[in-house]
Amino acid sequence: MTAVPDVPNTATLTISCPDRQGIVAAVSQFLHNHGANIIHSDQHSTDPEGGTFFMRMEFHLEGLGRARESFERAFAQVVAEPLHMSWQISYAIQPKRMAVLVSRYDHCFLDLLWRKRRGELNVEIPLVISNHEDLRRDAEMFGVPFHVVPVTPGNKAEAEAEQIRLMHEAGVEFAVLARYMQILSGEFLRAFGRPVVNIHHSFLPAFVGANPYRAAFNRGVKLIGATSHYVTEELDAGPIIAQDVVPVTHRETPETLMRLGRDVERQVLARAVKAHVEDRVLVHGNKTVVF
Ligand SMILES: Nc1nc2c(c(=O)[nH]1)N[C@@H](CN(C=O)c1ccc(C(=O)N[C@@H](CCC(=O)O)C(=O)O)cc1)CN2
Repeated sequence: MTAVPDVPNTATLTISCPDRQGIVAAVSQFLHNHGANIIHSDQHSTDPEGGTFFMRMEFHLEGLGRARESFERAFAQVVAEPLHMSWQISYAIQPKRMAVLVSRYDHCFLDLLWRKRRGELNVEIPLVISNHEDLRRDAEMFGVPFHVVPVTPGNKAEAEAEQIRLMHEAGVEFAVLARYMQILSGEFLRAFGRPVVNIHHSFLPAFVGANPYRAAFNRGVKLIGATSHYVTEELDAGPIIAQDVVPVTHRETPETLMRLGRDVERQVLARAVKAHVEDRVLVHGNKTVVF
């Protein structure tokens, strides 16, 4: 019988709180007092004169795996509560459970599956949910269960309830919309209650909506781009995680723009998902701090 793998002795602590003097000292002292070794630290203040302070610390602590609850309880009492912190600790070896929602486009979807297989993304993918059958064989090639939940204007509430049931049943910790072409309702986002990461095929805030490449072509742009953001009820308006652009010329058509866009969409989504999975993204209002 294989030994139960020890819960890791490395962890990532992320914090946001009202900025004041002594936060780094208080956290570092607490970790030192508990025998931890800080192996990476990043911090940012939105305004030293009373803004919000963000910090991300990776640390190693022998035996942490068996002492998680007491360690977190002590941190809450000694540091977090006195400093009015919002905080979380993630444990390295626990891959985050990620659902992928797709429609008919395969490029971002296959890219995520390939990066997971290559070990570039520390995730488990317990299921893929689609509103079309098109990508079933692709999912099955990677051994990922594929669920089709058809969505129509008349069944959106029932379809979303089924999507949430499937994801909650699979213990999903966050979802990725890999060119999923349905607008998620506010009820869905509230009921799912976990982060949703989207890839929008334009350099937001330009060209929101379903057909940005046609709009870009009509505008005669010289750059196209992609934006990965957290999904909010307002379409394509959530906190931006990653973006990039590609130069284009007058010789492009909407179809060649889409072809050029596929590469930048894949790269931007992978960058955003990796940052989310590694707890490097902290949300502040409708913006992000990405360490
Ligand atoms: N609540 C949100 N839902 C979604 C977001 C978001 O930001 N907030 N992003 C979209 C992705 N997207 C652009 O990137 C997008 C997808 C679909 C549409 C749209 O108009 N869809 C129609 C149906 C289209 C179809 O059936 O093919 C609709 O839902 O009525 C606009 C933008 C994903 N969801």
